[in-house]
Amino acid sequence: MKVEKTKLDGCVIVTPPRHGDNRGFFSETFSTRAMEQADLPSNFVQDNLSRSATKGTIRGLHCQAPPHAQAKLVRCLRGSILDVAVDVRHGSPTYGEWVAVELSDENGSALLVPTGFLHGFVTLTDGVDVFYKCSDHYAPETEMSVRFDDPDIGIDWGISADQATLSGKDGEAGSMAEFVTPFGPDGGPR
Ligand SMILES: Cc1cn([C@H]2C[C@H](O)[C@@H](COP(=O)(O)OP(=O)(O)O[C@H]3O[C@@H](C)C(=O)[C@@H](O)[C@H]3O)O2)c(=O)[nH]c1=O
Repeated sequence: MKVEKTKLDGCVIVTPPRHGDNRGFFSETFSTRAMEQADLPSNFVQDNLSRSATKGTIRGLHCQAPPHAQAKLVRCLRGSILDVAVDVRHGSPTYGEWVAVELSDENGSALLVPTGFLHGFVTLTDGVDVFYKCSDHYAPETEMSVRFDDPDIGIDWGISADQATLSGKDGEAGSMAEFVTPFGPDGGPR
């Protein structure tokens, strides 16, 4: 399994090998053994699948606060996305900084988004299936969000805000300035 660092500590791109033959390929998309060997978390308890119909759909920026904080291992099984993680660990030298990684059915890569990050993505194609593992269960009472187009974060989504397809909830999310992070410098509770 290939592991590539990003500029945000703990946020890494993992790409499992694909064994190609005359039929197609075979790939172990998740293995606790491979994750442990790479010193990465493997304690995932929930799998999510979201389908987005059209290019330019944005979901995010979301997290769950402790005690239900979620690390996420995100991959795109159909189409492609730009997957985004924003460091919101209080006291982190990269607080407020973001990374964006293209994930697709072609590249087979996954982004590990640790606890202490906001997460979101934009679809780069029509008909996108995003499949991700979470290290804690859904706990809607702990959900937090920040506007995807917050100017203090300044994510380049590749489309303008008025072109984006959003949920009603994401359209009403608050600003980064109002966001009081519940995460300490190690992504645990503050
Ligand atoms: C996130 C989630 C939602 N739901 C339900 C609630 C609601 O009826 C419906 C759609 O929920 P949402 O609008 O919150 O879905 P969505 O906007 O896709 O939310 C997701 O966005 C990405 C970026 C993430 O990082 C995820 O953690 C999650 O927050 O699904 C669950 O049953 N379990 C879950 O784990």
